[in-house]
Amino acid sequence: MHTLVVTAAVIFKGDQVLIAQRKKNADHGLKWEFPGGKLGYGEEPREGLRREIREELGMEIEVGDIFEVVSHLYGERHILLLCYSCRWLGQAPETRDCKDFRWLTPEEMTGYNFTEADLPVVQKLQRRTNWAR
Ligand SMILES: Nc1nc2c([nH]c(=O)n2[C@H]2C[C@H](O)[C@@H](COP(=O)(O)OP(=O)(O)OP(=O)(O)O)O2)c(=O)[nH]1
Repeated sequence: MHTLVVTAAVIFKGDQVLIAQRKKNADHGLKWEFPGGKLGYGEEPREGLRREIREELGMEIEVGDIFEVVSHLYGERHILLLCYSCRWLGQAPETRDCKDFRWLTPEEMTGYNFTEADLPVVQKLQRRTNWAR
């Protein structure tokens, strides 16, 4: 038994955030997520996240502070999801290692089928939007 550490990017562009759809044959195929991936052994988390975003979407981002940390069990598989607030640097994403992507407001995320571990992150984004009104 061990814990898998996964980094994910909450990339803000105005009032929208980027979400990505997992490939059909991946774990949790076709679900939506915050783009990112598994942290390599000994890897610095922000550097790992920049690497994953390059691999998955072919773009550079600036990784800021932690937005949320989620501990989730998928059956016996434990993941620790480190979600960072990230700055979009103006490059268009490409579907390099994902099926699709969308820029959505937090409210629009309600209609998307996210991986379970991401639900607290979506809820936090939605609460934040409500406070801003
Ligand atoms: N990237 C990412 N993975 C997530 C999120 N939520 C969530 O449960 N996961 C899970 C799905 C996967 O089981 C695991 C991350 O694996 P991955 O397949 O994205 O990572 P990777 O690109 O390094 O994978 P690999 O194909 O190189 O093995 O964490 C999320 O918001 N983003």
